[in-house]
Amino acid sequence: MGKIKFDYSNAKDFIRDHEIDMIEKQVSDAKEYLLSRKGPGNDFLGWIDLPVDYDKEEFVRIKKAADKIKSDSDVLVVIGIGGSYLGSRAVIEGLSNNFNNKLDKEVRKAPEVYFAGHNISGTYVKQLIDVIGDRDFSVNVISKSGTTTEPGIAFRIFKKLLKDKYGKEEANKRIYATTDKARGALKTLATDEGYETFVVPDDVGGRFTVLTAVGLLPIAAAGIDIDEFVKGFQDGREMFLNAPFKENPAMLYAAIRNILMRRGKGMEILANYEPNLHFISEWWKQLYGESEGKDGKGIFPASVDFSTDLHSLGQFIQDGSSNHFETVLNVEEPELDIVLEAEENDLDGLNYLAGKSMNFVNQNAMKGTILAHVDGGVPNLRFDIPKMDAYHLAQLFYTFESACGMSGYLNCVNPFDQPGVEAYKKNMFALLGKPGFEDRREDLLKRL
Ligand SMILES: O=P(O)(O)OC[C@H]1O[C@H](O)[C@H](O)[C@@H](O)[C@@H]1O
Repeated sequence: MGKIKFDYSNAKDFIRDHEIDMIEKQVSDAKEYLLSRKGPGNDFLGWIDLPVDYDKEEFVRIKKAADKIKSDSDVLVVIGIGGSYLGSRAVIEGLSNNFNNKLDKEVRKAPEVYFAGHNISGTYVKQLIDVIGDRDFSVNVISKSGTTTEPGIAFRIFKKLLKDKYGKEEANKRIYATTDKARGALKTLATDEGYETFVVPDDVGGRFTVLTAVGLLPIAAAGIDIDEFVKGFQDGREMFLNAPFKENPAMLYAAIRNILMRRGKGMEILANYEPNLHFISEWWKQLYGESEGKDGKGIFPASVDFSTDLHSLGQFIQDGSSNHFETVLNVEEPELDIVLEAEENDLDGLNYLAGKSMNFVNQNAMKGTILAHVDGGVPNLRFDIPKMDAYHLAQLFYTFESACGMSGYLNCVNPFDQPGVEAYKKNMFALLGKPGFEDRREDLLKRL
């Protein structure tokens, strides 16, 4: 099995050697802060050892629950938002057929998986209810705090749907709750109703939970091998802990992106060339956005899907204001391929590609784009991922998580809190008339 690699050769022209030499010590210190648990946010470092220190008994229960869902449900509705949503969606969409929910159940060997509770759209929920129709379904409701509004609203609706369809007793057997082990409204409800529950560990923040039941239950229910996923996390951790700086993808990535930021590159654009990586970028955006964007500092994490967005944002990346760098996710061996054929009259002029495969064309689109962007003043970083499978994806996830922890410390912020997220929530509660927010409501109404 291969290892993911980090390549910054296309950023070298933008960086001096002594910058790398000098930041090496800072990155090593940041790593030491994480491992010695002496930095800010040190009560949220459970993710570091999670790959070897996970709850083995719960892991078995997750597999059993996934098997039950596979056997008794045509559809699984996964309810959650932020860190209670993006990891599982990234893995499921990253490793499944692009048209997964359209396949025959026999081919997919797993239920259709839909996500809810990550928006407040009545249209979305109504349409999802229609898609489920009269088919059998189960719900995995996920919330670390157990009090988040979006999943709370969605859960009310799907819980009622289950109850109306199956009656209370059977409905309760089709609800799987993943939440805090002791606190929160969801935990209380789960205990009262007897739902099967899974735990979000106290010391793992939402955006670092993909290897807990938060990610693992939906991922396993979607038919993905979670043993391989754990193995990839373990090997990602080994690399982070033991590889020397120059061969350590997490340390190098943290180093280079911070050198670039200090040079005024305040935005990082994560680019992929495979459509089913889209949600990996969404997961990465929460990880870096919530971890680093605070105290008036941070790199803004943006993402693009290429070659699609080369025909929209490509112009700006190449030629617009130059405050960004690009990080490419390069899948070395995509799962499938298709060879192009010659046509008798070559009206579209594409016969020169006959005998070449789409992956070959895509690879060259990537190589050409990287060089064009470098020429346009955009430093390019690249992660080479040998294959898109649970093992390699997990390595990438751990690398991003550990780099994120170090990167936050390099920039002297606490990477493990997210105080800024509360502001919109307070305003929303006030405007909705939630008890306790009366004064704020009055102030806001005057401004509307
Ligand atoms: O799992 P929950 O407690 O429902 O939280 C879901 C998400 O909501 C928040 O507002 C936080 O900013 C995120 O970090 C979190 O992942």
